[in-house]
Amino acid sequence: MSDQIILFDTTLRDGEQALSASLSVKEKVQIALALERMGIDIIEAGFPVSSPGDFDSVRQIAATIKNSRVCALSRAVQGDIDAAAQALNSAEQFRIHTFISTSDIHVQSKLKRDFGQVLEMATGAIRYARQFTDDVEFSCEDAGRTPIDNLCRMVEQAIKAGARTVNIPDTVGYTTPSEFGGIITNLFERVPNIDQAVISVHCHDDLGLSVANSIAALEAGARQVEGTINGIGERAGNAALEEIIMILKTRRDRFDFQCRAEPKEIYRTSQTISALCNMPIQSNKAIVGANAFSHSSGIHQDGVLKSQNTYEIMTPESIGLVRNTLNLTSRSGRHVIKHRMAELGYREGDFDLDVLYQRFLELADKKGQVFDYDMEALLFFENQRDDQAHYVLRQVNVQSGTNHFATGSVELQIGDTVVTEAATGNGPVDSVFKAIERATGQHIDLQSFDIGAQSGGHDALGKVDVTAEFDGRTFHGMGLSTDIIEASAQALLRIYNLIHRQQKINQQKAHKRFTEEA
Ligand SMILES: CC(=O)SCCNC(=O)CCNC(=O)[C@H](O)C(C)(C)COP(=O)(O)OP(=O)(O)OC[C@H]1O[C@@H](n2cnc3c(N)ncnc32)[C@H](O)[C@@H]1OP(=O)(O)O
Ligand SMILES: CC(C)C(=O)C(=O)O
Repeated sequence: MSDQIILFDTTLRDGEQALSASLSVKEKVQIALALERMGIDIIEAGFPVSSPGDFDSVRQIAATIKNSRVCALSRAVQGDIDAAAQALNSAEQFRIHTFISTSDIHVQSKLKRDFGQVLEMATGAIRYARQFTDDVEFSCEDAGRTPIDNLCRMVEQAIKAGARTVNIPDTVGYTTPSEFGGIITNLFERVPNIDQAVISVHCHDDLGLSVANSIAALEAGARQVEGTINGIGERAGNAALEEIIMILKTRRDRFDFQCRAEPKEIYRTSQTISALCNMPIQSNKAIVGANAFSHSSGIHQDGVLKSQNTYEIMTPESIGLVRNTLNLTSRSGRHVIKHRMAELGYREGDFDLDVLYQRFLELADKKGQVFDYDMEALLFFENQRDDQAHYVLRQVNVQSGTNHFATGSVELQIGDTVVTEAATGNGPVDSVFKAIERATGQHIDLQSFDIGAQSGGHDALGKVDVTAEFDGRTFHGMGLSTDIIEASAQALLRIYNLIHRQQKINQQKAHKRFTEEA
C-alpha cells in the first residue's frame, strides 16, 4: 500500500460554514492561492448550489488554481451535482464530492428514509457525478455513528458505482482514536473491492480528538485526510491540517508517510486565514499559537539555551516563523522590507513594495520600531483595500471626556462628493459611527465590535473588527491604525463599501433579468 498521504483542505467549505461573516470572492481566492502554495492536494472550494456567491467563488477558484485539484460539495441530488460541475468546469481536472448520511439517527430523523433508499440515492448520485468527471468522492456522513454492517455495504456499493475516493467522516466528533481506527481496519477487512478506492477520513473536534482520530485512521490504512487550517469548522471545528502535516513531518521515526505539503508555508497561511476569517488563534494552539515556540520557566529556558531540542520538538523556522534579527524603523529602506517579507514567506506579487513601504514609513514615524506582526497586519490591510471604494475616510475627529457626551465628526469622500457630518454619542466610537451613518444616509445593524492590539505597549497598532448585518447578510470589516478611532471608522467604512458593491451587483442582476424578460 502506498504511503503517500493525500491532503484535502476544506477551510473554504466546512471552515467557512462556521464564520459569522461570509468571505468575499477575492478573499476566498486569496486563501485558495495560499493553500495551493502550501502544497495541498485537493482544495474543497465550496458548496455551489448553496448560494450564487458560493457558486461564483468556486468558479473563480477553479479558474485560478493550477497546482491543486479543486473540488466542490453537493448533496446526493442531481441539481446540486449540476451546480458543482458547472462551477468547476473551467478547471483542467476537478473533483465532485457528493455525500449522504448513513447513521440510523440521520437516515431516520433527518432524511426520513430507510437505509435501502439512501443506498440508492448515494449510488445514483455517484453515477450521475461520474458523467462530469472520473474523480468522484463520496462521503458517508456520520459514519462514526453508523452500524458497521451498513457502513461496509455503503462503501462497497459506492465503489461499485464509481467513487474513486470514499470518505469516512466522524461528523459529530463522537469516536475515540482506537474506535475510529477500528472502523477503518474493519472496512479494510470486510469490503471486498476496497483496494479500488482511496479511503479518506474527515474528523470533527467535538471531544477534542479530531487530529488523534485522523492519525489513528491513517495508521489503519486511510490514505486521504481532510481538515482545515487552524481547525476552523462547524461547532468545535475540524481536524487542524497544520497539526496533521507537522505530525507526519516530525514523527518520521514512527510513520513512513509522505505528503506534498511545504511546512514552511504553514505560519503565513494560518495568519492569512485567521485575519481574513476574523478567527483569532488561541495563544496555546499547537503549531501556530503565539506561545507554541516560547519558553516561560527557568528550567525550560536554561534547557533551550543549552540545546534547543530539549524543549522544542520542531523549530519555528520549520513552519516558516523566522526569528527577527533586523530592526525595522523609519530609517530602514526598501531592501530590508523586501528581505524581511521574504523571510516571513511572502513573495513578490503578494504585495506592492512601494505601497507597503509607504505604509511602513507612516507607521514607523508614529511608533518607532515596527515588528513582524505589524508588517503582516499592514499587508492584510493593504490587500483588503479597495481602489474603487465608494466611501473613503478623509478625516475623523472626536472630542470626549468624563461626564460628557462624545462628539465625533467625519469627512468622507462619497463617489465624487465630499460630505462632512458630526454627531454625539455614548462614547467616541459611537459618535463617529453615528456621524458616518449620517454622512452615508444608510443605517446598518452592528453585530459585533472587537478592538485588539497587534502587540504590547502603548504604541501598539490597534486592530478593529466589526461585523454588521444588512439585508439578511453579515459583512466583516477590519481597520488598522495606531489611532483606534480611525481604525474603527475604517472598519465600518469597509462594511459600507462591501454593502455598496453588493447593492450594485443586485442592481445589475435585476437589470439583466428585466432586459432578458422584455
Ligand atoms: C456535515 C456537513 O457539513 S454537510 C454540509 C453542510 N453545509 C450546508 O448545509 C451549507 C449550505 N446549505 C444550504 O445552502 C442549504 O441548506 C441547501 C441549499 C443545501 C438546501 O437548502 P433547502 O433546500 O432550503 O433545504 P434545507 O437546508 O432546509 O434542508 C435540507 C434538505 O436536504 C436534505 N438533505 C440533507 N442532506 C442531504 C444529502 N446529502 N442528500 C440529499 N438530501 C439531503 C434534507 O433531508 C432536507 O430535505 P427535506 O427538505 O426534504 O426535508
Ligand atoms: C460532507 C461531510 C464530509 C462533512 O462535512 C461531515 O460529515 O462532517
